[in-house]
This record gives sequence, structure tokens and C-alpha cells, in this order.
Amino acid sequence: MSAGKKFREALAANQPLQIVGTINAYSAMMAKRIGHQAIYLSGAGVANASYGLPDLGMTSLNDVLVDCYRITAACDLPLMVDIDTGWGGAFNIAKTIKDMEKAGVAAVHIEDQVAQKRCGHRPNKEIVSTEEMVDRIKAAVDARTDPDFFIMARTDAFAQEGLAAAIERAKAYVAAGADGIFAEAIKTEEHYRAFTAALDVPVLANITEFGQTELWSKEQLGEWGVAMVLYPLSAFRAMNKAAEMVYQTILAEGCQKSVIDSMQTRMELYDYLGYHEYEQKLDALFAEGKNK
Ligand SMILES: C[C@](O)(C(=O)O)[C@H](CC(=O)O)C(=O)O
Ligand SMILES: [Mg+2]
Repeated sequence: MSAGKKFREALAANQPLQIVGTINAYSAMMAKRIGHQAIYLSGAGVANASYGLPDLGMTSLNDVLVDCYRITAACDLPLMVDIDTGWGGAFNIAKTIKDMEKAGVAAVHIEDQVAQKRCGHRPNKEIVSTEEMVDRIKAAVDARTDPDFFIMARTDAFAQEGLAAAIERAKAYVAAGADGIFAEAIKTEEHYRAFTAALDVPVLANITEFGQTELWSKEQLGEWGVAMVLYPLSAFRAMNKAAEMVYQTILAEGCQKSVIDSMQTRMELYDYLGYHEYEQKLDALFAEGKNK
């Protein structure tokens, strides 16, 4: 089954579908074992974690692809990827889609900000015209080879143009072939209800922390018609805080004993990795060698 098909099945089976950010291959393995159905590679996450850069459109297609390959090699959950503005004009966007499919990605979202983009929850975002975004979507849709590969349009228009204009844009994006709509940085129950009522494609709510959106629950969002709930950087933020505490403690106390309880144990780590199965195979191979 293709990655795109897996994503669509997960979407049909879960209302709404929770999609958790997995900053690396190992996080993706943990998310799967814990029972999640879909995972996400954040554009901000790649910029921040893999390159030490802010989320300002400075990472390239190839920078993001490296992380896609690592994650899809380690975990077979459907992966949604943030492709920012698609990295260029129609040809570039087509290449992005083809490369994402080849990397085993299930779904992407492409946004209507200018190339010099910002995080969706920051002020002073600039957006392109509806026509330009429609062209981006058409280029993406035309380029896919798997009809199940899921192409979502993200609109950042709410902040600048308001609710009605953002919904009009979303409608135009759906008419251009978008399979779903990511309504970025909308704020209230009324906003979500207005989006989901106006559109007949799945709508995604980005429940990112410390931004514009309240941390609405999956149940609340589901009632308002939302089909996908995204937690792009939740685990990453928690990892960072834990790491910060460990670095500080080692320096301040000369020892890590006081923070040992915040650490995943060696056994837990090995369990997620299937370390013992590998080790047993190795032992068996060695034993065979000795019997000869
Ligand atoms: C979803 C997002 O595009 C991302 O790159 O993860 C970000 C998340 C964030 O900065 O909290 C966004 O622009 O919303
Ligand atoms: Mg992003």
C-alpha cells in the first residue's frame, strides 16, 4: 500500500486524526510504538534541530529530504511533511512533489506565504496572490504520480486578510485540487466552524504551543468539524527542555544523579530499537561460526 493510501486510510479511520511531530527517526519509532497513526516532519523542526536555524525559509528541499529519508526508512507510519512554499516556481514545486513521493512521504502541505516565509504564528507575514497560490497547487497536483499522495494547501491569510478572505482563498485552493486545508493561526471555535462548514475537504488544526491558537482538545476540534489535529513541535519542545536541564545540572552539580529520573533508560531505548533481537541474531551467527 502506498504511503498516501495509508495516510488516507488513517484519516478515514480516525476522527479527527492526530498527527504528531517526530523530529528524527527514533522519535518516529517511539510515536508508532505508543500507538500513533500518523507522523509529521516540521519545517521549523528541520531548520531548528537539524541546522540550528530559525524557521524563515532558509532550509532547502534537500535539507528537508535528508530527514524525510531517515524517518521513512525507520518507521512505516504515514509521514506528513511541511514543504513551506514548495521552494520555487512551478518546475521546482513539481520536483519537490516527485522527490517527496520517492522519499516515501505520504502527505505534504504547501503554503501561500512569500518565499521569505515566517513561522505562521509570528506577526508581519506576507502572502502571495490567490492566483499565485493556485498555480503552486496546480503544479503540485499535476506532478504527483500516486493519486493518493495527499496535497494540502495551507493558508496564512487569516492574520492579514481576516476570516472571510481566508475562507475564499481556501475554496480557490480546493478548486485547484488541494486535498485538504491547513487553516494557519486561526483562533476561535467560530473560526474553525466557519472553515469546516465552508469546505468539503478535511481541515487541519495546528495546535502548536506558545502561538496564536489555544490548546483545544481533539474532542473539541472534532465537534467543530476538524479532521486533522497537528502537534508539530510538542515532543521537540519537551526534549529541548529536558536536555537544557541535564546540561545545566551536569555543569552546576558536577554529576547527573539528580536528573536521572528524567532520562529514558538504556533498556527503554534498546526496547524501542529492537536492540535485543539484533543482539540475539548476532549471537546466533557467532555460535554458528564456532560450530564449523
Ligand atoms: C507547523 C509549522 O509550520 C512547522 O514548521 O512546524 C510551524 C509551527 C510553529 O512554529 O509552532 C508554524 O508555522 O505554525
Ligand atoms: Mg512550517
